[in-house]
Amino acid sequence: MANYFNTLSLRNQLHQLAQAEFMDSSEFSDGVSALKGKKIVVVGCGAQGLNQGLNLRDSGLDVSYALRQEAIDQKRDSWKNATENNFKVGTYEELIPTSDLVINLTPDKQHTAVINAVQPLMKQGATLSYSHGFNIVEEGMQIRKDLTVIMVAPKCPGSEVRAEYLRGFGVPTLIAVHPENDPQGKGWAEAKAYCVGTGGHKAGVLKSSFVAEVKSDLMGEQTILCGLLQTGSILSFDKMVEKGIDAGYASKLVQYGVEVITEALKHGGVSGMLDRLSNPAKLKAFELSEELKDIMRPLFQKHQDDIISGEFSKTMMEDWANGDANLLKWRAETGETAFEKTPAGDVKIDEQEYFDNYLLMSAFVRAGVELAFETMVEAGIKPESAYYESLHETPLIANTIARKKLFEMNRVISDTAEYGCYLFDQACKPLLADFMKSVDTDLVGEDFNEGKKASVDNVQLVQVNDILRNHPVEIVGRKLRQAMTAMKSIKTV
Ligand SMILES: NC(=O)C1=CN([C@@H]2O[C@H](COP(=O)(O)OP(=O)(O)OC[C@H]3O[C@@H](n4cnc5c(N)ncnc54)[C@H](OP(=O)(O)O)[C@@H]3O)[C@@H](O)[C@H]2O)C=CC1
Ligand SMILES: CC(=O)[C@](C)(O)C(=O)O
Ligand SMILES: [Mg+2]
Ligand SMILES: [Mg+2]
Repeated sequence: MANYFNTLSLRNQLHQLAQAEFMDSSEFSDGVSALKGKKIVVVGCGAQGLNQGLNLRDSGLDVSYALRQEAIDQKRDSWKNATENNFKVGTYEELIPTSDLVINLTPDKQHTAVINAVQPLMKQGATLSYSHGFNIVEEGMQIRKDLTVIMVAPKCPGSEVRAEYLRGFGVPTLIAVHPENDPQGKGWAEAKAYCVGTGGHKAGVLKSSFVAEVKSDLMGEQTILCGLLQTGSILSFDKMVEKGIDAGYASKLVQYGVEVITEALKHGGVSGMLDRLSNPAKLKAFELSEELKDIMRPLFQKHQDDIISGEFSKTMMEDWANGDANLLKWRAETGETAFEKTPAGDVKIDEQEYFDNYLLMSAFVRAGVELAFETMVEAGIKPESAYYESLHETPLIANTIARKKLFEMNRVISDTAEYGCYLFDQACKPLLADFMKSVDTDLVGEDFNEGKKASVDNVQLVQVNDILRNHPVEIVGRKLRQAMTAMKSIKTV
């Protein structure tokens, strides 16, 4: 199999990368009707599988789970997830032949084997769906020509697909129809109905392509979403301990701080997040994030370049072939960091204190969101898509860190995202070594405002506010958030 993207002409590559049309809510007026009464079979019952299935069933659709025989025989977690939630569970042979829509929610590294097993059992004219296009785009999987191939890709972890749905909202979603597989022209109607079923239409849906989804999804997860949140958390914790801040306090500040800080980002963008700081602190966060952007820009560009060229997927697939040796090694190393091993202390930290005592994280987040956005847009990804992938999803990942630190984030995200997260983290830490030498406890661990004469240059403040508010991620963000009227606040501390 050849990398599909690399077989396309440059013109077609650019065309497919640029697919991301915001869909008006009127596009979803038919609700789930295109799938009503159809047999939906989800293959795999993990992070996305279970949570999407719960939403689809609550939306009135007929969902059951096809698991591999061993998982049923050994009553593995996937079997427990499905049966404890009263779903019908069966083998591929039992469920696939009568299914109208087969949703493949197994890990990306298993897709080729799973498709090879499932495809011969699928009935003529049925539909196959993915939530990430890696298998189609990077591995070049060819699907039988009578089958329709669609994608419904929620821009967040599976646990948050469920949590946002239960809050009455949803998560922004990219939908796509593979141009090589739409023989009956029903792909878009089914993708839209599926997306209504998961609640995605309440947050914003982009009519996209497999190519655009893959090349942006990989970038977001490797850099700002998972990679930089991991690097920033570890460096912040280590710095506080080095400077004598109580380890329990440091652990709590880092574990929950990222959630509190990025909750402001979700509602008000980068400027809304920095507005939570005093004016002197905001100017400091601006200055630090400018510096961080200069230091990290080449690394963000390298990740995007390697994703576009196929170099990233090639090296990750080598690790798959090698029994996930690197993934497992890096996972174990992350588990051994002092931050992971130090429980959050039993200390009260007020909501505002998270901003004032953790200025460094606001600087990391601004730098990472803007860099990821800028780099994706330079590579031909549409701003709407880059916004969901960098800014909107960051708080949804932060929610997982608040639950159980980096372990929980890396458990919930896909193996593909986890691999890319470690890759970035390893390269980023040494890059930031000099920068971190200059960081003291006023930036992380103690209140930045304390003991400082609060003098602000008015002209500079106006300029900084202008720069922040006129960044393209803010411009597109203000527009997209207007369509998020149902967005809920979450209780953070
Ligand atoms: N994690 C996330 O939040 C996100 C994931 N995605 C995408 O969703 C898809 C699913 O990822 P994710 O939910 O993380 O996956 P998980 O690792 O959480 O779930 C895997 C499921 O697949 C089953 N499985 C594993 N190997 C096989 C196999 N060889 N044959 C059949 N079933 C298998 C597992 O069950 P068992 O081993 O018991 O058989 C388990 O139920 C991926 O394409 C991913 O990129 C997209 C957005 C976010
Ligand atoms: C959670 C999500 O959207 C990711 C990061 O793309 C993934 O888990 O692959
Ligand atoms: Mg994603
Ligand atoms: Mg992903």
